[in-house]
Amino acid sequence: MTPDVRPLVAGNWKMNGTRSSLDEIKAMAAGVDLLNCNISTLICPPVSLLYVATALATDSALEIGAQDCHARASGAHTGDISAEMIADCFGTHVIVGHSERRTDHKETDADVRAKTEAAWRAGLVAIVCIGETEAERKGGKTLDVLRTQLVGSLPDGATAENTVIAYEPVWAIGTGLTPSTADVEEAHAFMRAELKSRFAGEGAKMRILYGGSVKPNNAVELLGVANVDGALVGGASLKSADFLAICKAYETLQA
Ligand SMILES: O=C[C@H](O)COP(=O)(O)O
Repeated sequence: MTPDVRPLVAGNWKMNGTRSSLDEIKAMAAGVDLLNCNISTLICPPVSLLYVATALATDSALEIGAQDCHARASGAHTGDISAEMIADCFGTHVIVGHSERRTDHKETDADVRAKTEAAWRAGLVAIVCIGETEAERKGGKTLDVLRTQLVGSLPDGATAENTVIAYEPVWAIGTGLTPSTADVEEAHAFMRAELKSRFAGEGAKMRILYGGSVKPNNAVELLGVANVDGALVGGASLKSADFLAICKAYETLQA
């Protein structure tokens, strides 16, 4: 199958959203079909809304995914959800290794690698998150951290079809701070080179998203950087108007 390598604007609702938020999903599903640009779009609501969200988005180009999965397909793992369960709810993607999971649940690169394999096993696209902390950036360790996380979190067999990378500087998440475009460009060029060296042609095509305080007012600037193939959006993905405004950055960038 030909991989979808169009820019991807993905929303991560984190632990936000109740049944009343389903109106936002409906508005997003309608809105993405009116975009005048060639992108893919995805919303990852909390798992409580997953099944209804996929039903609401059925006739739309908007895809629906989840924010985490367990490495195993089933079993005695109270409170967890498997990649197979996400696929059973018609989810298409799963975020793995988000920095909030790495911090809150002490997830390691090995855990993220196992979850990525679980996503593939269930036929999902894995969105593998990596990124440096503020201390690591200040210590000049950003590229080393990115290399280590890429090596540790990505199993052999990653392709442009089954994997998306999301670069999220931890200090930029939810803070309103963003790296300079030069810093984003450097990080993405570095990740591209690493991916090409390990996965050859697949690494050249694999999408690398930027995440961390992407908003309607900075989307054109950030998404226009070389090797930035989309965004992973947190806070600004909760409201359809903001999410669609970020998607519309591509109407400008692709014009
Ligand atoms: O997964 C999304 C990111 O953590 C970014 O969140 P944010 O857009 O609220 O900074």
